[in-house]
Amino acid sequence: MRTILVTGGAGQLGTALRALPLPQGWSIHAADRTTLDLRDSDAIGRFIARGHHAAVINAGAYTDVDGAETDVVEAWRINALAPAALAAACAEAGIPLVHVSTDYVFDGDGDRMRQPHDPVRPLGVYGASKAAGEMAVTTAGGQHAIVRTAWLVSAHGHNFVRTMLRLAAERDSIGVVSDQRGSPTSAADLARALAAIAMGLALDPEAPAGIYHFSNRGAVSWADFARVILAGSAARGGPRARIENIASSAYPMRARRPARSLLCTQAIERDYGIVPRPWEEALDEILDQLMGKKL
Ligand SMILES: NC(=O)C1=CN([C@@H]2O[C@H](COP(=O)(O)OP(=O)(O)OC[C@H]3O[C@@H](n4cnc5c(N)ncnc54)[C@H](OP(=O)(O)O)[C@@H]3O)[C@@H](O)[C@H]2O)C=CC1
Ligand SMILES: Cc1cn([C@H]2C[C@H](O)[C@@H](COP(=O)(O)OP(=O)(O)O[C@H]3O[C@@H](C)C(=O)[C@@H](O)[C@H]3O)O2)c(=O)[nH]c1=O
Repeated sequence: MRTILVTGGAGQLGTALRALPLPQGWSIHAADRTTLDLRDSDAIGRFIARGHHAAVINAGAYTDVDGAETDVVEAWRINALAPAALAAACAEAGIPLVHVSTDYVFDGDGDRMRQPHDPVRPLGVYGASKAAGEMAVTTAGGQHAIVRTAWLVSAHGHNFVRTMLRLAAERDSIGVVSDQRGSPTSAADLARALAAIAMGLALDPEAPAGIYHFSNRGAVSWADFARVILAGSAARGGPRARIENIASSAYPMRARRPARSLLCTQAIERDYGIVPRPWEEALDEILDQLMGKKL
């Protein structure tokens, strides 16, 4: 049996990875913070040295974008130092590391889709710590893929779909920012892509590697995304609420966010044949899981 170690196994993406059907002969070994604390570099080294895993997917991260602005050391330990330790340990063990990163490494200025090798320019501590993690993985010298994604959503964990459904059950109207656009992305779709890359790298040392982008297809503002979520909710007999457009400046946020988070996915399509589906389709599936099929 070939095993893929998944760090951050209790998180949103970790949950999606644990739920994946894998080809025969493959399994996931999910480690949460009680099994593997990503703040402990020595423990990471030991865990990987004795684990005999075929590959590692790093789904662990500090993801509180506003919290990172004041919790800088913690964000840096988990998002930058832990990937460095993971990459060093994987290089030493001779196994590939698939590391997950974010659209927030970019500033989101202009309408241009970001290519994997575009220069990064994070606007906040979360994005900066994730950019440092990418750099550490790149320079460790082992076989690796860095997969940047955006706006992750699913039926589990902390995400915008679940937040909007909760707020709609409590209020008649919700103010949502309309001046940030991006591509909502299913954690399940991302999980499938990450597993395919991890297995590809584990089976073939010459398999394509480097930086990739994966998000579902299409772009939308948070406000319009909220409208589609709540239309889907209403159609399934769930909570409904009015969405009011607001400017980012009117919503209390410590960290600045990119105005346009558009990731070009051509490289992952070309190298791995992974073609993202439209975000609307992925959202329908999530709403079905959360509240059943449309009435
Ligand atoms: N969520 C999003 O919208 C996006 C996420 N990403 C990236 O995708 C990846 C997965 O994100 P997602 O699953 O949504 O995030 P979550 O916050 O749901 O999951 C992150 C996991 O990391 C774990 N973790 C945090 N600190 C430690 C630690 N010291 N030791 C061990 N585990 C720890 C958390 O554990 P615990 O729950 O115990 O704190 C949690 O289970 C991350 O790399 C993130 O940067 C990229 C773009 C968008
Ligand atoms: C709950 C709420 C949020 N918002 C805004 C705040 C923010 O700009 C946007 C989305 O809210 P979130 O809290 O989900 O945003 P945020 O934490 O910035 O989401 C990000 O998470 C990290 C981990 C990433 O890597 C990113 O790709 C992105 O998904 O909606 C409203 O305008 N009204 C609301 O009622």
